[in-house]
Amino acid sequence: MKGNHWGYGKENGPDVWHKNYPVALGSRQSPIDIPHQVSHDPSLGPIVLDYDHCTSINICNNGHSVVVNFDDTDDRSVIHGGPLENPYRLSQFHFHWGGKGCDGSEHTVAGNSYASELHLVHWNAVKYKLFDHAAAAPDGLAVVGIFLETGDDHRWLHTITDAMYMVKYKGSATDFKGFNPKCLLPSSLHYWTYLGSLTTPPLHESVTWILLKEPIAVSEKQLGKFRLLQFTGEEEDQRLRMENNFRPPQPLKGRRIRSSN
Ligand SMILES: NS(=O)(=O)c1ccc(NCc2ccco2)c([N+](=O)[O-])c1
Ligand SMILES: [Zn+2]
Repeated sequence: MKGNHWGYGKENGPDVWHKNYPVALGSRQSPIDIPHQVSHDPSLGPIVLDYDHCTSINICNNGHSVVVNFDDTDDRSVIHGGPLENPYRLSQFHFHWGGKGCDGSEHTVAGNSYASELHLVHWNAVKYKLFDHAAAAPDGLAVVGIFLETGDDHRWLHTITDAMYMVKYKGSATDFKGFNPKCLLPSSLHYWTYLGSLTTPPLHESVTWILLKEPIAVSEKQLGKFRLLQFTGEEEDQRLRMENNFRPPQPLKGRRIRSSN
């Protein structure tokens, strides 16, 4: 693998990430498959998402996904409760998806994949001064994962898919203010939770995963707009369509997965 240019291709994909990121073979890697039987933990309270004052800043193409960034200089949008000891601050959200007609979620449920997976990334600003410090700490991040399945149009996803033509190429960004990701949540906040990692390099084992059981529906047409994005920059000769940007499930290695009610 040339330099650090990890990706999702044959030469630089998930199977060879361990060469530059040995933690890829670690004991708490993500994503994982969620089996049928998961222990229900009555002590697990509800997850609370306080996004009312959240401030999105921009939407960008970082060459791996499409990302909406938030102003996380104070506690204006946090999640707390559930398995979390502290409130965690919303930093960004992004997606993983498949190719035409094939699924692209990262986590799977009893071996089944969904069309796509949304990650709402939060960091423990109580214990850590900077996101990058939190991203390298075992209790540094909390990522809420939401499954997307194909069905009806999602009324609020349009604002995101409509902005995608502005961020087609790697390294592009555009203003994206006033978006509250609360509109992307399913009706139920029932979840599975386990200790894992970032699902892309540097694969830090710093994530408390909170996966919502109920998927949201998006249309094939909306998903198709994700695939108009490119992994490559405008100036590059290669035009690589951004799709199948997901890591497959990793070994559970004895970890416990808990289920809220
Ligand atoms: N698919 S994910 O939610 O696990 C994920 C993966 C990587 C990163 N970032 C890569 C990184 C972190 C520190 C230095 O570089 C993020 N994130 O930053 O939200 C999220
Ligand atoms: Zn992700």
